[in-house]
Amino acid sequence: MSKFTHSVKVPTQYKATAKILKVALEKQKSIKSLIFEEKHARVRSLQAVLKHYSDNRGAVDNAIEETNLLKDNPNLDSALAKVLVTELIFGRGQLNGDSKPVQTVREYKERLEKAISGSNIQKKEPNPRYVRVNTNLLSIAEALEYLSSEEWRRKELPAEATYADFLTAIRAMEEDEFMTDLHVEGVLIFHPKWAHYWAGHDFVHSKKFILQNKATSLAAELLAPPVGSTVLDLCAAPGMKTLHMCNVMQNKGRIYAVEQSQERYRALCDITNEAGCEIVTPILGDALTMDATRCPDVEYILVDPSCSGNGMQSRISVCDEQKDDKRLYKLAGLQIKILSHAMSAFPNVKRIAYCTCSLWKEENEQVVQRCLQLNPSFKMLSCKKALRNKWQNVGDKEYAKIGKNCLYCLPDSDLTDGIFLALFEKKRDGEEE
Ligand SMILES: C[S@@+](CC[C@H](N)C(=O)[O-])C[C@H]1O[C@@H](n2cnc3c(N)ncnc32)[C@H](O)[C@@H]1O
Repeated sequence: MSKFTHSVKVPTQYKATAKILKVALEKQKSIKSLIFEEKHARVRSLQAVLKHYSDNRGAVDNAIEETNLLKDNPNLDSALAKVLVTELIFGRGQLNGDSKPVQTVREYKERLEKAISGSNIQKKEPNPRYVRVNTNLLSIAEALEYLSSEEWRRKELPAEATYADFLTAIRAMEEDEFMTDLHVEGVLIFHPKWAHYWAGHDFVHSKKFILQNKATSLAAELLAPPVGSTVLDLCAAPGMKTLHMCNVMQNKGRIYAVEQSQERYRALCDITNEAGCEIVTPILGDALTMDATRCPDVEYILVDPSCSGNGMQSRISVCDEQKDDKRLYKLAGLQIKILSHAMSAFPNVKRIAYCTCSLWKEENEQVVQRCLQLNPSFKMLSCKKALRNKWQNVGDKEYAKIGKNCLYCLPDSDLTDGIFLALFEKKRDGEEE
């Protein structure tokens, strides 16, 4: 009998994840597109490890360096080490199998933990899981009743609670508790631990519950189209905000939902249909070609155009994002065109909401400034006031008369995705400011 023993193989899951991480780090490629190309069946867990790494990159790299893990084990692949350390410390807390790399990293567990707790690089705490009730299919009372029957405990705040009290309460939420949002009706807040639980829940599959971040729910909340009104959503797919506006309008009135990408238009039709929207007219076309003949009697408009998206917390990034001035200039040009079109092509319009999931001023305050110059018949409304002053982050005050009226959601302070919002109202005849 041969004395040669085959070494235990590294689980394909870890190998596939390390392969993606290696290419992303070496070629500075987007993890999302690399995952998309990956044939491996367990994409979700692969994504989870990469997201943990992206959130805790500094701490993982520092711990590997400080414990000499790679120096003492020169055969250990660097990307695989990052994946295994991430999974062991920030992910499931354990590793599968007994391959040599797994055994090695396991042996370093205590030293890695010590290095991480001793360093001043903070572990990034994930934001809560937001779940919005789709009132087309389920009332808020029914949703609360369901949660209580499943033994979720509702954490309530006194009516006089401030926004700071509210954020403190979210941070201190127990795992079996949930809260209702301070600003947006129907938004439920759960401990981040339950992110995957809700992603796989029946109510989410049947569209009774919608996985929508609180930040993006503020657009429909602030535009506040009344029941029975006529609304135009100029950049609509996949339709999260279209659906939310439909809920705000109690499924009464009309929403023209415009999308120019064929594939995304199909998603918009499917989602609004499955979610029970009876008032949505999806339109495949370019926002810039829409007018009052195609979409008559429009009173409220949402402009949520393509943007750099650097506020989205679901993004997985393993390199520091560089500001790409050329790309921002191009995006801002299109954003100005669409917002300005909304302001000029619909004679009955009363109010417009503009939002991006970008934190760059080029796509935000500067777009607003240019559109107000081009369309002096509009004035801004204060988003903070619309939220009963229970808000902190507004725009840059350097933009006189603009910054203070805009709203930012910032991931670290508002515990949401990063977004920007501005609200406009058509001035009455002869009105100055
Ligand atoms: C940020 S996404 C909108 C997200 C959507 N409002 C939601 O909440 O689900 C921007 C969308 O605008 C579409 N878009 C970009 N330019 C457009 C144009 N000129 N006309 C119509 N749709 C456009 C993009 O294809 C993309 O689907």
